[in-house]
Amino acid sequence: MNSSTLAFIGGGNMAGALIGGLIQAGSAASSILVIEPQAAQRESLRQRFGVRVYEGAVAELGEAEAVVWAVKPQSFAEAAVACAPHFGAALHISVMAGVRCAAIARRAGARRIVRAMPNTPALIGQGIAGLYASPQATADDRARAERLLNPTGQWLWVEQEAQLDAVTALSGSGPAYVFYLLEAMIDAGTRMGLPAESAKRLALGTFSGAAALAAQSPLSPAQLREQVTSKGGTTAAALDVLAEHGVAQTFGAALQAAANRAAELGEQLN
Ligand SMILES: NC(=O)C1=CN([C@@H]2O[C@H](COP(=O)(O)OP(=O)(O)OC[C@H]3O[C@@H](n4cnc5c(N)ncnc54)[C@H](O)[C@@H]3O)[C@@H](O)[C@H]2O)C=CC1
Ligand SMILES: O=C(O)[C@@H]1CCC=N1
Repeated sequence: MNSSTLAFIGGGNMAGALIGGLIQAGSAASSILVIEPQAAQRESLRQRFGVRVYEGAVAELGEAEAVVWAVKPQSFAEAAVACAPHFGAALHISVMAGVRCAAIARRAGARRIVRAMPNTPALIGQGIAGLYASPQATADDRARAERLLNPTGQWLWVEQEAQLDAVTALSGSGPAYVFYLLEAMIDAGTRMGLPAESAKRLALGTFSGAAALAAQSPLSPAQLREQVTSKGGTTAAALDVLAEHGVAQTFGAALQAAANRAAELGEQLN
């Protein structure tokens, strides 16, 4: 038995990002196995990383020292029924939105559980993830989860499981809000007469530059915004329109809707 085997249940986007990171960081492809029903996904993982791929639950799952749940929350119940009989005393790490430790314990027979909420910049090693450990998880389990997430970017721990719903709403879904704003700014720039490629470069450069400035500056985002905003100038004209339309409140409501949905997904599976 290979005691360091890592088993992924689900071999989609998130699993691909995590596996790619592990391989780059020096994990042996032969120590990683993936259960993935879609043939094209299996073939892609096998070709890209050389990992062991299986269409459905197999006895080899019993080798796994850690199991990573990377199916959609809606597929978890079915996958757990198939895989649970094969698991040994593994650490279970889940990236599924909403699915609670209690449900993972009950349906997968897991005891030591770490939940992680990554985001898609993990695909290029620039993600940020929130992590939560169940009380039964050991310091070694936490370290193992950190090693899994390390190659995908940054991570931080939260103390309460419910806080993961806020992490999901903020940074898990967050890249979609950034892309939404990028789309809107590129469209507006193009409509005002810029070539689409130039509008895209300007918008992307603005996002990455502003994010880097906010990360490095001792000033708060509000102070940095004020630095851009000359009295009676162009920025003030734009921010007035955003305030008039309640954009900050709309963002608040949008994130709350995402957190509510995470809670709902969790309740459906308890
Ligand atoms: N996409 C994102 O931005 C993020 C996703 N997540 C979470 O990660 C999880 C996976 O998301 P993605 O990778 O984006 O989805 P995905 O759809 O790319 O991957 C899920 C994979 O699970 C496979 N699958 C379905 N039923 C299965 C079963 N019974 N056994 C084994 N595999 C099965 C599917 O064929 C698919 O390849 C979700 O629970 C999601 O909440 C977390 C953070 C960010
Ligand atoms: O939209 C979703 O449900 C997943 C979780 C966070 C990002 N994507």
